[in-house]
Amino acid sequence: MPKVGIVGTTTWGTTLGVIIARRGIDVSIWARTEAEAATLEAARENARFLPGVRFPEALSVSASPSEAFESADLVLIAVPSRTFRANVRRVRRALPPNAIVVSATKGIETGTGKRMSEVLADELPSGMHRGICALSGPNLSREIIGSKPASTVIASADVDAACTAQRITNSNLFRVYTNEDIVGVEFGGALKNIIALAAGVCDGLNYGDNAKAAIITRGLAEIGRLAEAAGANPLTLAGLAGMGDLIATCSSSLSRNQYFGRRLALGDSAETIRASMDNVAEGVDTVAGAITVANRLGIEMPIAQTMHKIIFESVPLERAVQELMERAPRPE
Ligand SMILES: NC(=O)c1ccc[n+]([C@@H]2O[C@H](COP(=O)([O-])OP(=O)(O)OC[C@H]3O[C@@H](n4cnc5c(N)ncnc54)[C@H](O)[C@@H]3O)[C@@H](O)[C@H]2O)c1
Ligand SMILES: O=P(O)(O)OC[C@H](O)CO
Repeated sequence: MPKVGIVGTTTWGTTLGVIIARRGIDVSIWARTEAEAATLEAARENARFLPGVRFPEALSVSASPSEAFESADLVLIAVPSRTFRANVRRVRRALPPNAIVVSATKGIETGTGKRMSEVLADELPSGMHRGICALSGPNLSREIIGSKPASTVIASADVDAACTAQRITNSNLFRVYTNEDIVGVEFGGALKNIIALAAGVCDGLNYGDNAKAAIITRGLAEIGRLAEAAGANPLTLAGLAGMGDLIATCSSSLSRNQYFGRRLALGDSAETIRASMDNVAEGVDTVAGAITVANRLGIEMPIAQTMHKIIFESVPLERAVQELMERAPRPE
């Protein structure tokens, strides 16, 4: 039987841990403090993020990285992108050298513009793991933890690592596909969050379904443009980690990114919304990194640039939308 370690007592980290442990596979989640590990173990649930969801017997929580990752075959990292690198640094010495390390985080690092697998490659030299993968797809955790069927993608240039990770995580409720195009899969998952912010703004302003469809479709165009320029296969963006996740996130009321966008449209400032949310809205942290990459590659990302103006440049929302619509007409 394989053993799985998880970094992140987050909604997604806990969800992945619970669904894998429900199949009788040993899962150990690493918590950042002894107090948190003790609380989670005593309650046998993550009352902060998934109240009422009982931990299966095969799931344990430990604040000791060496205990949590001892003999792990697979380590899933599901933390906000802004703390991804710091988390890897805290646990890396405890990772078994034959473990496959999978980023389940969707984001681009601010400052460097790096995808999470690039951060992993920076922090984990090749002798420290058996392969690096990324997991991404239309995966709203509330549905998955409620045993509703879902699909995802595990991507890696290392096909053997992706197939092993697929075998461990796949089930009749969580169908896992593999893909060799980790660049496309990671950009799809990270950039859709920015488009979901814009979809939320669109809903909050009551712009209607035509505008929303335009946001999703032109959003996919700019995601594809950037990903392709960075070396992705454009077909990846038509798959689960591209179009699939874009549809789920832009249309579901469960999406935190879309919620953040709706609040912006209602007049709340980004700081106020962030302070009021216990959950992460990754699009907010990803927009600067996306623009860094877009500038480096000479790619236009009008929707991402509009969201950057609204969130970070204090441009009034209506003016930013107006500027988006008044750009020079062009062929599709
Ligand atoms: N929640 C989902 O439905 C879902 C689905 C797929 C992917 N993701 C991705 O997973 C990543 C994490 O999102 P989430 O929704 O699980 O987070 P979340 O909103 O549930 O939790 C974020 C909070 O978790 C806490 N936390 C616990 N352990 C942590 C650790 N080791 N490092 C840092 N913070 C820790 C922090 O307080 C942090 O603010 C994001 O990149 C997100 O895009 C989430
Ligand atoms: O709630 P969101 O907006 O972070 O989206 C969650 C998942 O990424 C959807 O696939």
